[in-house]
Amino acid sequence: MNLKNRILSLAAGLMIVASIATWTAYQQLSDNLIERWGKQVAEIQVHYDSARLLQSLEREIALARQMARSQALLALARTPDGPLIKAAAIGEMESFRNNFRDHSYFVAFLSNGHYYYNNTSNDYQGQQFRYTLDPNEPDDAWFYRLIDEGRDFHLNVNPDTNLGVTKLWIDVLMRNKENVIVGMVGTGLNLDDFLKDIVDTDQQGITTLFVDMNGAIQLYRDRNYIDFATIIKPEGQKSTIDLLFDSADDKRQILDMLTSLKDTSHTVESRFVTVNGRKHLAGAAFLPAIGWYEVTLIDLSTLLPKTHLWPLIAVFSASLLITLAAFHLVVQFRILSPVLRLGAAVNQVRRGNFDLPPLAKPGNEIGLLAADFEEMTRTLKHSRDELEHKIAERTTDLHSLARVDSLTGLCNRRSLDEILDVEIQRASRQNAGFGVMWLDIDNFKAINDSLGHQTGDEVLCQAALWIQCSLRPYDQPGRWGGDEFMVVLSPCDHNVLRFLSERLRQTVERESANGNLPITVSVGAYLCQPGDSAKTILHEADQALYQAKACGRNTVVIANKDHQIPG
Ligand SMILES: Nc1nc2c(ncn2[C@@H]2O[C@H](COP(=O)(O)OP(=O)(O)OP(=O)(O)O)[C@@H](O)[C@H]2O)c(=O)[nH]1
Repeated sequence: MNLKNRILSLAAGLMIVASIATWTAYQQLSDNLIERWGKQVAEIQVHYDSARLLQSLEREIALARQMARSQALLALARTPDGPLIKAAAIGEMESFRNNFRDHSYFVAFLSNGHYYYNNTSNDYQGQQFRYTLDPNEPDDAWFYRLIDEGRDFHLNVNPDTNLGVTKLWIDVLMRNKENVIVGMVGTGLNLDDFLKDIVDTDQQGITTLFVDMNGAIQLYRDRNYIDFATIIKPEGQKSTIDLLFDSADDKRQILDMLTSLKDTSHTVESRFVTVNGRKHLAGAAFLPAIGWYEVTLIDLSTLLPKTHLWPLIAVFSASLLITLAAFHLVVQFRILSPVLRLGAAVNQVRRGNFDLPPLAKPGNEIGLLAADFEEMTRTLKHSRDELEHKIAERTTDLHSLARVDSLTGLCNRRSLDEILDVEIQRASRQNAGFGVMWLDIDNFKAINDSLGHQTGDEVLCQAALWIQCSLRPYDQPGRWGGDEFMVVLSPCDHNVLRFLSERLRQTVERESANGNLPITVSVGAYLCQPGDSAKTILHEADQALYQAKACGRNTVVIANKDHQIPG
């Protein structure tokens, strides 16, 4: 994996880790906030629902209590058979009926079981005495149970099979002056209207219910769960609030919470529970005025659905991608691209090419490195150029030294070989001949022997100077070895060859005669033809020189392949 991919993978990994950590923290924070918010909502909702119920019932309860204290009714309890008393009592009942919200009432007397009732539409005018309660009749058991319990006030959701209605009954005991229970009065509220008003509201995600002291459900939007006629049901057959919850833990928690509310001064308590597989917050309050609990179930996922978080997740994801893209651009332009170009420049320098393209220099350590590298390359290039220049100079010097005779300063034998090759090729190319002179100092050995080697060297140097003086500027003389010299004449023809050979011989003879050591030279010359090889040329010139020596020295012989012409 290259550096770019590694950096990006590392960055992406770090961002993902950071994102997961942030997301986890966010989830916990939001759960915490939702929980606190939910508890406050539950508290407010509990207060609100309780207030609504009590507001609906308070006036009816007060009226029922007032009715229970009615002297006319107490008189009828004392004297059930007095027609006037009865008429006065029924008049009183009807008066209360007009004041009750439901325009209905009931009055039941303990002594004779007489049950009076009239409804909203006044169906029982003149027939308010409806029937006689029977202690052995299950449908009438509620009356005798309430009397037994001695609870002055009781709310009861109960169908009345005799009357054919299901109502929320407000039951208040009648007591005489001696505080002895003589009967019961009350009114009913139409259960459907009541459920619709109080618990079956359209608030999405909020469920309101009321349960009695034992947890039996009294008001709930689903009538199937309502525990009708709770008062007469044995424990275990009641439809209690714990039926709404899935887990045993939740059932126990809720019942504990209700108990705690009644026993302590807490006005509202809340717990998290699961209803139909969904997490709910259950808030509850005890209503001492009616002896019921108000319970509110808040479905948090409906009130605050997770889909509300999608924009947040989208913003979070977009931020993550934008950050990654920005990071990629920064890494690309500020680090990777300059590093790659620097790497290419290093390779180029390694291959010996110092002419670098301009390097990217971001304002960071890589930029400084690139600038230093450029500076280093410039210094290297300068050093290399200087070195190459010196090497070229030395090579030229060596080349010259290798081709110069150190004693006389003329070309040496190696150089003469090269000159001869160049001229042979040129002659073939241009189909033109050139001249070669081979000359040898006569009796040189005797000079060495008689005057010493040093003098011999001086004679050689002097002879070299005289040879150069007698030639044209572009002729090329050289020392072949010992006391032998060669001259390459180009351009040249027969006359030029003869003329220059003779002039050279005469110059040496004349000039040396002016000194104190006269010398002469023998010259063998050859006019080279196109196509002649070096071997042929040297052979011909050597033969001519040999003849010049043979002819008595201080002589010029021009060789001819066919005939030699002595000078
Ligand atoms: N001083 C000196 N002598 C050299 C040098 N090279 C060769 N010699 C001598 O030159 C002499 C050449 O003699 P030869 O060419 O053989 O004979 P010569 O005496 O010139 O006689 P001919 O050529 O027949 O006229 C030898 O004695 C060599 O030792 C040199 O560099 N310096």
